[in-house]
Amino acid sequence: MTVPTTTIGYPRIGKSREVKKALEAFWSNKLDEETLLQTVREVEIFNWKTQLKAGIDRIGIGDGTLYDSVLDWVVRLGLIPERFRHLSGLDRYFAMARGKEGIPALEMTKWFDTNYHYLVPEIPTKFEPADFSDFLETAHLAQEFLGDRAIPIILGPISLLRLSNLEISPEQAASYLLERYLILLTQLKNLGITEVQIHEPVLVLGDAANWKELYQSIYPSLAQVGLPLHLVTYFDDLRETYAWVMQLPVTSISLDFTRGRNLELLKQYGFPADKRLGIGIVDARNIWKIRPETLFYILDEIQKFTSNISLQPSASLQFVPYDATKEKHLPEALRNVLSFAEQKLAEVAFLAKTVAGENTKTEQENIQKTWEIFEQFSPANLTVQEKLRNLELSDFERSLSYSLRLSQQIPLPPLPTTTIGSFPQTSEVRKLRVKYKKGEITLADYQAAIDAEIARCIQIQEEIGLDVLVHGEFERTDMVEYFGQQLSGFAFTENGWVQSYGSRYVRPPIIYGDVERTAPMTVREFKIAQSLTQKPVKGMLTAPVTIINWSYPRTDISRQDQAFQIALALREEVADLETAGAQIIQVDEPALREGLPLKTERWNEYLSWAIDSFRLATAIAQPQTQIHTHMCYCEFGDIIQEIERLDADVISIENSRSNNQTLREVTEGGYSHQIGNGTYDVHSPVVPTTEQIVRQLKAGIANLPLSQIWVNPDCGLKTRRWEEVIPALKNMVEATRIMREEINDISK
Ligand SMILES: Nc1nc2c(c(=O)[nH]1)N[C@@H](CNc1ccc(C(=O)N[C@@H](CCC(=O)N[C@@H](CCC(=O)N[C@@H](CCC(=O)O)C(=O)O)C(=O)O)C(=O)O)cc1)CN2
Ligand code: MET
Ligand SMILES: [Zn+2]
Repeated sequence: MTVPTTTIGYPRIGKSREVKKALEAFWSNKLDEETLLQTVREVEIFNWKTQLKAGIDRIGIGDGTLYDSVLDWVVRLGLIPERFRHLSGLDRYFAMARGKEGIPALEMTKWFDTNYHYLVPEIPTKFEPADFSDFLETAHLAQEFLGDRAIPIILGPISLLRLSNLEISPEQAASYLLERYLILLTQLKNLGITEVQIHEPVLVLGDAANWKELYQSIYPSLAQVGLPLHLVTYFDDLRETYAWVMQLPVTSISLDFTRGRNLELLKQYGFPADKRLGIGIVDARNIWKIRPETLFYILDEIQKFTSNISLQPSASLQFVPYDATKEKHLPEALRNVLSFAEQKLAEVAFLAKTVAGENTKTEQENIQKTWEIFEQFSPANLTVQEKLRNLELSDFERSLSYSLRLSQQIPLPPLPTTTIGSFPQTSEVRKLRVKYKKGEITLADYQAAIDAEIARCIQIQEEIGLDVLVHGEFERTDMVEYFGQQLSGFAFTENGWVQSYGSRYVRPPIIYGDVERTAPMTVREFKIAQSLTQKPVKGMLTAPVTIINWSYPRTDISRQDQAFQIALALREEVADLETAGAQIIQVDEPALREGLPLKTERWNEYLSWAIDSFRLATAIAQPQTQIHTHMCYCEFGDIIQEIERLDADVISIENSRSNNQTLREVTEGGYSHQIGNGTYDVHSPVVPTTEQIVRQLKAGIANLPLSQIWVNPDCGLKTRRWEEVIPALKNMVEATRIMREEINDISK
């Protein structure tokens, strides 16, 4: 007996970030289009070879991308919104991704509960002709390298619809789409492709049952092409939809057995005899080596219901970096229990061999041994655990309620202006860090250079006329990695890059032990900045849930415990910042919304500890200290009460891309604290005009009492260039001046 193996997506950024480098060079006119496309192709071929070498039988292909694979499907399917119609080729592609003078980009939002962002399709009333030629070319090439192992990955029609903003009815859109998917499947079949993966992750969402009829009408039509369809789901279980999804006319169905309760559903409803079950068994969302005993138990249970199986990662491996063995500076005991994409391929192959009855005893013992060595390397921190046990309710409660502490906080003009924290991370700053890491400059040299950046940043903000200043975050590689680097219990990689959006990547730190603050983390830079200005400078921290969501967490203790440990560390930092003179401290929690479970029934449990962890981190602040928080990409109409329970004095939010949707939700939810709804989109290189910002401010003033409104961009400015930032902020301050005058005139 043999057990086949499958992959359902692979990292597409290149082992040495080739795609990012090529993209950035292309955007700054240092690379031509042909070389850019060639780079993406080379990365893709390299990935195929790696998977082939690892012995994967059905290799998912076609998920390589220049920017985002959802955008790729939008373009292939001809779903081009009116405002991009006059453009073509890459010019149009990148305009849709990043905007262009006068033409806003597609909205960008989180891909399910991950830190990956996709571009939200807008289904227009008029479609352009579909063009699958790039995809077919890729599939054809993949056949050359992989033969029948090449399995094209297609974003399913209903997932595409469910994740879109629609100008027409879903039914009408579905019938247009169906026509196009039929063409695609026929063309693939004509190429000699033997099977396709259709990814339908929306089947795990709480509202998936609403789409039942559409699935039941579309899939029989797709099946008629006669190309075997492999329906792929991930990130959670099928719950309400399990029974009817099993009846869809597909030849294979993949389920995630690392999250949710698919095993229980399988036991309850069984598995159809005419289909293959793709078992998502190796966790594609975390970086820990497998624990074979627990997985063999699950695999044994599953095999009681079907023997027609394939083993695979639980989702695309795009959520983990390429290769853990490259991380030479990590302690060996830790490195040996890490598993990135390449290691996960080997794990899938190992599990398949074992299930097929081959003797893998030695391999199993070796894995066991690496875990035992790791456990000795990272013993529990009893002091931290003791502190967690002794928490009291009052630790979560500020000493005065919002309405009572308000008057004690720093007085500011109406519509106070500020930024979200980071200022441009220029290549000079990054090069400086490389030099320091290589030992070419001393710590003192490095800090002096950072301080010079802070000084320049303070001066620029004063010249622009902002009310509340920031130090600029130049010392931080990333808002999560930076804290990881300073807390015990965290490890960080040198080359563990994962795509966050487009050309922007992150190196999520690894939480491997109990977390403790060993020294102040941000006080030095705060003090430098505040010493240079009479205006208030915000202390700037990252909150617990965001640190956890943008790291690879432990799996041996709960996320709540990890969040509380981080909260305790931040709490000490808040106290130290206050002592150092901070009157305003911002504790960013941008990932709170993203971490919300995909099933609504688990929201309360999550929100309860998530919000408590923020309170634990911040409640130590004196009443006169103004606590800010920031969230980006938040559709939080449905959790506005919980946002209020954070008890932050001021929150800044993303707003500009979602058409004031968030603002409406906040207003309708009766939010009573202060709020800065982003006045412009920082993810686009386009500089907003004063008029545009005035319009945005008017929308705010129409919806909320003046005393509640702050003025700020919708996120940090680190990805922008100074040439973009300075005029944009000048326009923002000018727009505020205009509004203040108008308000003055009215009140006279
Ligand atoms: N973790 C995280 N998730 C997030 C966000 C975030 O800020 N952090 N923001 C939202 C949007 N996502 C984002 C994700 C990444 C970046 C981003 O700017 N990433 C940088 C990398 C930041 C970094 O780690 N920089 C390092 C390493 C930089 C580097 O590439 N150095 C060069 C050498 C220096 C040079 O010559 O330029 C090299 O190693 O080759 C540093 O500053 O030290 C990038 O892709 O360019 C922005 C937003 C949501 N999710
Ligand atoms: C992704 S949220 C970013 C918040 C952070 N303070 C910054 O300005 O970059
Ligand atoms: Zn943000």
